[in-house]
Amino acid sequence: MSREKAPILKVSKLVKRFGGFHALDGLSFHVVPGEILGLVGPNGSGKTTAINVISGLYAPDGGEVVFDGTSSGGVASHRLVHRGINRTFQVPKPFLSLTVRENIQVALAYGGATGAPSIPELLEDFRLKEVADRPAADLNSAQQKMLDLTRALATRPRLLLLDELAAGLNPAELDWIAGRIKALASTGMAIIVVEHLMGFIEQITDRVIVLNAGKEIFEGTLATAVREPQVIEVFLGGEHAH
Ligand SMILES: Nc1ncnc2c1ncn2[C@@H]1O[C@H](COP(=O)(O)OP(=O)(O)OP(=O)(O)O)[C@@H](O)[C@H]1O
Repeated sequence: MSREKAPILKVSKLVKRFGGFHALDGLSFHVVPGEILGLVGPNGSGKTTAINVISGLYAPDGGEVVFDGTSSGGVASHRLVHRGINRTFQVPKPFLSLTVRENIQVALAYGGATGAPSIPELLEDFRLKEVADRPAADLNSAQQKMLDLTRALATRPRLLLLDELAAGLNPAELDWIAGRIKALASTGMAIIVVEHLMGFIEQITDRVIVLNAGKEIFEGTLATAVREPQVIEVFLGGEHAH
């Protein structure tokens, strides 16, 4: 059903170079409101770079990013946050000396979004109530990831980019966070998930894009992807055969 909606994000022929190396080499895809799209691919295939360009951390060297009908490639992260794009980081960087509550307060103030979730709601929904008044430095890595997510959600994004949020979570935590992510998508939020855990990707995504060397090599469901010879070759040939 979500596939019938107009895309909120369209990425066309995106190029990102580091020196002479093409981390993204003509990547195109779209995501619609309420959809959870997985970006998968072997190490170094360009997943995080895609997130970094879409979230404004890097300017693209070619191609186009269109968010909500407006070109957004090369627009700075803080401006994109106010337009409705936010993200989490593989390695979260909260204000370590501030409490969890204060970290969320900063994000709420920064976002200034009407209709943003409240601090008690965020603390409750992401299991941070018990540690609300502890400095972020005291949190374990799963809690730091949850704080990073609440920080992004406090700005009320319409497009949320999750970069390896699930890494390091135990199976029970994975099930729980999968439910939370699906609940966010059911509110109409578009979500792009970069993740190596295929079971988790299968559980939450509507569709995946498989990347290799900065290009899309497959688009469709994960169940179909794992039967594609080219996808199998990239994962098994590239990562495990040597
Ligand atoms: N800031 C940078 N400077 C130079 N090279 C970079 C930079 N960021 C990424 N790269 C290179 O671009 C390629 C793509 O990296 P990227 O982090 O996007 O891959 P990835 O698919 O997210 O990998 P992983 O699954 O290991 O996180 C890699 O070869 C990486 O070394």
